Amino acid sequence: MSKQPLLGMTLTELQDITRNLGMPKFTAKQIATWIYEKKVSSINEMTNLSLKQREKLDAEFEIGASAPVESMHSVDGTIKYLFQVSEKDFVEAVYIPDDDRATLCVSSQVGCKMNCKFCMTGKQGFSANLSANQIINQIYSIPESEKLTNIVMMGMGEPLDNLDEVLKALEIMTSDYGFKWSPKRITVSSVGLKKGLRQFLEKSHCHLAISIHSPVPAQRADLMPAEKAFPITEIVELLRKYDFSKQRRLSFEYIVFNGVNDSLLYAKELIKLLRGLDCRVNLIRFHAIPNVDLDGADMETMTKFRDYLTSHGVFTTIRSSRGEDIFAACGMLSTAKKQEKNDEKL
Ligand SMILES: C[S@@+](CC[C@H](N)C(=O)[O-])C[C@H]1O[C@@H](n2cnc3c(N)ncnc32)[C@H](O)[C@@H]1O
Ligand code: SF4
Repeated sequence: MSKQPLLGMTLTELQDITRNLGMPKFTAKQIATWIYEKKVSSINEMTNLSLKQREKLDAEFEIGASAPVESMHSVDGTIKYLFQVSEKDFVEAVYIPDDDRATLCVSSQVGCKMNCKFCMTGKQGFSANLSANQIINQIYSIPESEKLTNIVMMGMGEPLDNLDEVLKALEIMTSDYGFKWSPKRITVSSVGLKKGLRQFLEKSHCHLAISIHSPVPAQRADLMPAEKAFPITEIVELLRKYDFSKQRRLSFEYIVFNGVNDSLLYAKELIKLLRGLDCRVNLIRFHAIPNVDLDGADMETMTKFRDYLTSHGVFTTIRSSRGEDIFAACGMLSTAKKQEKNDEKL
C-alpha cells in the first residue's frame, strides 16, 4: 500500500492522524513545524518525536514532496516548472521574479471544465482536481521556494471548482502552523462560480481576481461559457455585499482582444458595471494559442483603454507580459508533455 503524504495536511488532519496512532495531541503541531517550517525530507529527521512514534508514522506516511520533472527558463528570468501529478498528467507553475517581488503562479486542477475560448488549459478539458498536497508541493518544491513573496492562483484550472482542496492549501499558506504568510500576499483568480465564490469570501481573507474579459453578457458568454450559468451581473451583485476597501483587494482581469472588446464602448460598459465597487482592473495581453481566431490588441489601444477607465474613476493597470518566449500562456507546456506521453504509447 502506498504511503500517504503529510505535506498538504492541515493541523486538524494531522491531529486526526496522531490521535489514531495514539500519540499526544501536541505531536501534530510538532509534525507541522517539521514539515512547513523546517522542511525536513524524511520522518526520521523529526527528532523531538520518539523513535517509536517516528516508526509508527513512517509505516503509513511520507513527507510527500516531489520535485518538478522539467523546467523552461525565459530570457526575462521567468521559469516555468512542470510537475507530474499522475502517470500521464502534468501541471505547470510559473516563477516570475520582478525587482523585489517573486511571484509563483500556481495550478489548482489538471485541465479545466470552463472551456474559455482563449485558454489552452480549457482546450485540454478536465482531467482531475489537484489535492492540497499537489497544490502546496508546487510552492514547496521549486528551488526558489524561499525567495517567494507572492502567490497567484492563476495557473491551470478553476480554483473555485476545487474549493475544498484550495481552501486547505490557503490555510496551510497563511496559518501559524504553516508558512505563516499574510493573505495579502495571495491572490485567487476565478471566472466567478457563485457558490464557491461566496464560500471563498467567507472562509478566506486572500485577495480575489475575477476574470471578466467583457462587460457585455452575450460577448462574455461567447468567450467564456461559464457566463451562461454564472452571469457577471450576478457575480458583481454578490461582490457588492463584501468589503474590499481595507485589507482585501478585488481586481478584474480583462484580456484585450483586437477588434473584439477593445473599443471605448466596452470601457464605458465596464465602468457602468463596476460603479461603486472598490476594485481595480488589470488589462492583460493575449498570449496567442493555436487554432483560435483571436488576436491581442496593440499597446496603443490598451493604453487608451486604460487611460479612459482610470480617468473615469476605475483604477486600471496593464499587466506586463512575462515569459513569452517559453509560452507563458498556461497549459502549453503540460499539453505538449501529455502529447509526448501519448505519442510514446503509439
Ligand atoms: C489560466 S486562468 C486560471 C484561473 C481561473 N481559472 C481564471 O480563469 O481566472 C488565469 C488567468 O489567465 C487568463 N488567460 C487564460 N488564457 C490566456 C491567454 N491565452 N492569454 C492571456 N491570458 C490568459 C485567464 O483569463 C485568467 O484571467
Ligand atoms: S481561463 Fe481559467 S476558467 Fe477559463 S478555461 Fe482557462 S483555466 Fe479554466
